[in-house]
Parts: sequence; C-alpha cells; structure tokens
Amino acid sequence: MAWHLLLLEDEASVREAFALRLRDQGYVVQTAESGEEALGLLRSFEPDVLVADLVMPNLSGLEVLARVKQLSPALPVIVLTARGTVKDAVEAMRLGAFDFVAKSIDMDDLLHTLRRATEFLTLQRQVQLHSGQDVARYALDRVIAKSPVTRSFLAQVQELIKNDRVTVLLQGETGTGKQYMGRVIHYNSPRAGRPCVEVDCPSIPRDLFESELFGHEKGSFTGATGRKCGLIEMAEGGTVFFDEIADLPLPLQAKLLRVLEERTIRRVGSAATIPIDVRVMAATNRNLKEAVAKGEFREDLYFRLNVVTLTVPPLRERREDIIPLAEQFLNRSALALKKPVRTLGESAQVLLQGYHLPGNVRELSNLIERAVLFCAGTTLEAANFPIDVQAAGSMPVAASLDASSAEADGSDSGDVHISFRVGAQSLADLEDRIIEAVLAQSGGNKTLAAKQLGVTRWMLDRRRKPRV
Ligand SMILES: Nc1ncnc2c1ncn2[C@@H]1O[C@H](COP(=O)(O)OP(=O)(O)OP(=O)(O)O)[C@@H](O)[C@H]1O
Repeated sequence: MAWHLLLLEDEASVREAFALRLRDQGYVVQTAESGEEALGLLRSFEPDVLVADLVMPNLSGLEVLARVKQLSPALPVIVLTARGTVKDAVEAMRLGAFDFVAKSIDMDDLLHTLRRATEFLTLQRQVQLHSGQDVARYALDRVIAKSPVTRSFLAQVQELIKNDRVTVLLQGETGTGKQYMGRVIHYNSPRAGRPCVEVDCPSIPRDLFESELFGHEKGSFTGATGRKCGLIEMAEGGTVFFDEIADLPLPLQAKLLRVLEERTIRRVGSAATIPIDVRVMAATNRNLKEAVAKGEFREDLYFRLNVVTLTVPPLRERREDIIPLAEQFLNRSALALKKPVRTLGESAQVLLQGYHLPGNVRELSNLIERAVLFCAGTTLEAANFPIDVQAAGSMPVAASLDASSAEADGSDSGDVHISFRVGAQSLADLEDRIIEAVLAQSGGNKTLAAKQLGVTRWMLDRRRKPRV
C-alpha cells in the first residue's frame, strides 16, 4: 500500500526536490505552497501524513499544525525546519506534532521519521481493526448478569461508560474478570473506536518500563537507536489499562501520578511535554491500602486511582451466573475444539453449582474447556470433570453411589448408579463415568478403584487418558 503525503513547502525548488525524492521512495505526494492551500487540499486529498515547513509567509507551519489538529486530530504532522529553535520544537510538540525534523539535502532524518510515522499508523490501524471486532465481543448486552450482584455491578459500569474521563480502579480476586470488565467499559464508551492499550505491569522488564510507557528520544540511553512512541501515547483518545498496578515500580508510580495530574507525558530524554487524552484504568487483586501501609505503593497515587473503585465480585457471590457462563464457555470451546458437545448435562450443572470455584471465572472457563476436550458425547456430564472437582463439589454426580450399603456390611464395596441417555451417550461415555464414580467413591485412591473395577492401576490410568 502506498502512503499518501501532503508536502507543504513555500520554496518551489525545495518543494520540487523533496517531492521527487519522496515519490522515488514510493510515496504518493501532493504538494501545497501555502498553509491556506494545504488546509483546502486536506478536504479533498486525505493524506496519511502531513509534512509542513515551519517558516512560511502568512500562515506559519505552527499555525497550520494547530488548525490541522482541530480538523483531523489523528493526522500525524511532521514539522520541517531549516533554522528552527528549541522553542519552536517544544511548541510544535506541545501542539501535537508527530515530530520536528531539520531540513537537509539528503533528507535522511525526514525519511526516517516518515518510516516511524507509517509504522505508527500501521500499528494504530491494527489496534483499531482489532477494536472493531471487540466492540461486538464486549457488548454490554452480552455480559452475563443473571445474579442481582452482577446486575448492580453493571449499573456502576454503565455510569463509567458514560463518564469516559473518570479514572477507574478495578479490584477483585484472581480470575473474577477485572480485565474483562475493563474492556467492557472501554468498548461501550465513546472511546471504543480508539485503542485500548493494556499494560501488564509484572511482565515489563523494570529497566525498560519508563521508555515502554512514555517513549524515548533517539540516544536517550544505550540501545535507543531511534525515537519511540510509548504505550500511553499509542492509546491517545482511548484507554490505558494497567493490569496488576501494585507491581508498578515506585519511581514509575511517581511518574504515572504526574500523568494523571497534568494529563501530559514526557518521553525519556526529552524536555517537551506532550498533551494526552486517555482514560486510565488499573486493576489489582492485592489490597492497595495494605500496600500503601507497607510503603510499597504511593498513597497519593492510590488516592488518584481510587476516584471510582469497582470490586468485581467472586463467582461464589453470584452463583446464578455460573450456569449461563458455563454454557457460553461450552459453546465457545466446542467450536474452537471442533467437538460435537452441545449441552451442559444435569449432573454437570449440579456439580458446578456445588463447587466453590476458587479461581473464579477463569477457573470455570478452563474447567469447561478441559471437560469439552474429554467429552466423547454431545452432553457434558459431571464425570467429564477432574476427580478433585467432583470430590470438592456437592457430589450428586450422575453416578450417585449408595454409600450406606458399603457402611452396613463393612466392606469397601458399594453400588454405583449410572443413568444412560440412549442415543445421546456412547458405551465409552458409560465406561468413563463408571470409572470416575468409582474413583470418587474411593476418595481418589486409584489403587483401590482399580481393584474394585477388576483392572490393574496401569490399565486404569491408561483408560482415563483422553480419547481424542
Ligand atoms: N462476565 C464474563 N463473561 C465472559 N467471560 C468472562 C467474564 N468474566 C471473565 N471472563 C473471562 O474469564 C477469564 C478471566 O478474566 P480476567 O482475565 O478478566 O480476570 P482477572 O480478574 O483480570 O484475572 P487476574 O487477576 O488473574 O489477572 C478471561 O478469559 C475472561 O474473558
């Protein structure tokens, strides 16, 4: 794809020489000799990048930049100058220029900056494309909210969707869906068409954190071979979501606080501040108040983040959501794994309702995926779930057992009652369920279960491996 440039330069000889070289490099170039002409052309020729000379009669490059940022805020503008001062450069960056480049005959700096601008646009378009799909995926009416607890949680979410500048702190146990809810807020808000950049605080190397977040100037540290745009800048107009914010190193906490207070960023190695318009969300499963008390988290940042705190409730407090969520995960997994599983059987429903799900929604999703993988029929039953889950659940699995008879005669044997749905289940399903039920009866003791089933331990293990 050829990138379209609008080159604004008042000196005819420079304009023609630059246009020629840029066309040689594969750019589609439209030229303008004055700011007025460039602003007029922007309406018909929609460039990907505007390259504007700084010093011109009538409208200066900075004045054009200021107007362009009102008309097309997303258009990257590169300001060119032969004799610009630091003051001009700072002003250009403050007005939202993509970069400020010295004019030179070889045009190396300009070509390098154009490459960065087009890389940035490619990335931005990928993010937007991605967000186009996510708007449907995270639509508010697709969020499962059968329980009153989730419904009142969603009422708070709706307020935050409307107020898209408010900083949000999402708290909750692991796997409750903090990140998921963050995306729901972003993709239903007026910011939905702009990027949602997620920063996984524990996984970014400490020494790179600052430049990842704020970007850097060429040569600002060893290895900074070019100028780099930071994650916060990439989210312009959208949302930055800090996952596991408690892991943000203390010196960066101070810098993030400044971003929240001043709504500007400064790239590493640069004196210029760049205005930013992003909503900040942060998530944690730690108690930030305790982290503040231990001196591990800045109190001022905690107060800044804590404008609105949402606590995503654990699944055990919204049990009505378990089955609809499980059904959603079943359909998703069956599709992804190309399995014919269609229904969540009665026994599986009872098991999931009785299981405490310490890992919350993530655990439920993983359990369903595993069970779908191991299910040979079209209905997911309790016996398809791991034995420890069956043991931890309330245990009225499809195969209920008559423990009283075993107790009465003092033997280690008992009856196992299995229901068999003709046409919906296979002999293999039946065998699986007998094995799982006997294992459950033996408290997970495989040697005892193998003895009761009349097979060797090795055969039992082999039989329990997935037949996929
Ligand atoms: N209401 C929901 N509907 C559908 N899927 C959900 C829902 N809530 C969470 N999930 C899914 O559950 C998984 C865990 O959610 P998420 O990663 O948001 O949890 P988290 O609270 O951020 O976890 P952690 O603290 O461990 O990072 C994800 O796959 C997510 O898509």
